[in-house]
Amino acid sequence: MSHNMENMQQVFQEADCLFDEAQVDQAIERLAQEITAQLKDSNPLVYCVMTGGVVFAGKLLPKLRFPLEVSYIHATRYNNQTSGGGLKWKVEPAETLEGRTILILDDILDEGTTLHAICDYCEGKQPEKVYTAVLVDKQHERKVYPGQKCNFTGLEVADRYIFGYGMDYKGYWRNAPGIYAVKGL
Ligand SMILES: O=P(O)(O)OC[C@H]1O[C@H](OP(=O)(O)OP(=O)(O)O)[C@H](O)[C@@H]1O
Ligand code: HPA
Repeated sequence: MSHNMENMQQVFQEADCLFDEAQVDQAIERLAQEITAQLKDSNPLVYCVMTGGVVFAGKLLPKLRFPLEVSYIHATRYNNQTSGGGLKWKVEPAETLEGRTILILDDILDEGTTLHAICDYCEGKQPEKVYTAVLVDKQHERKVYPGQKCNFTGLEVADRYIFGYGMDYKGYWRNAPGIYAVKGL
């Protein structure tokens, strides 16, 4: 096994499990109910923010039992590092947003720059309304603006570097079956 693979095995073994698979799935079930109650008659256009949003979107979408359209956008600011830089668009929305109800799905609201910039972009295209849903909201005082929240939030996590359920540590462990905090971070 390469040194990097051994290191990644060790990261997983030493990590603290903050929420196990059953707890995360229960949070996603609750989110599905909240989103359904709010959006079921709005014909929403649902965007998965790649790459981190992919597991959350994959688990959530089959629980939304009403007509909707799905697409993806790709905006990144961490680039597999543990601290964020400026937001870079890799794939902008391909659809017409005007008059539509938009729901953005992402894995984590951390400093909030990513979702703030995505919402700003969408708002500029005259949608009916833009909603955001995240699996986790990291608790700290460094949000883009005080009190920044998503419309739908699955779980609140401590101010540590986390991975699993789509979130990566240096590009790895998006596949981890729970939400884990890296030892010492
Ligand atoms: O609230 P923020 O501080 O802006 O951080 C949250 C964003 O950071 C991660 O994306 P990243 O840029 O790492 O790309 P990824 O989805 O490919 O991991 C994550 O998926 C969110 O989109
Ligand atoms: O804690 C985090 N983990 C993984 N990806 C992230 N993107 C922003 N914060 C995080």
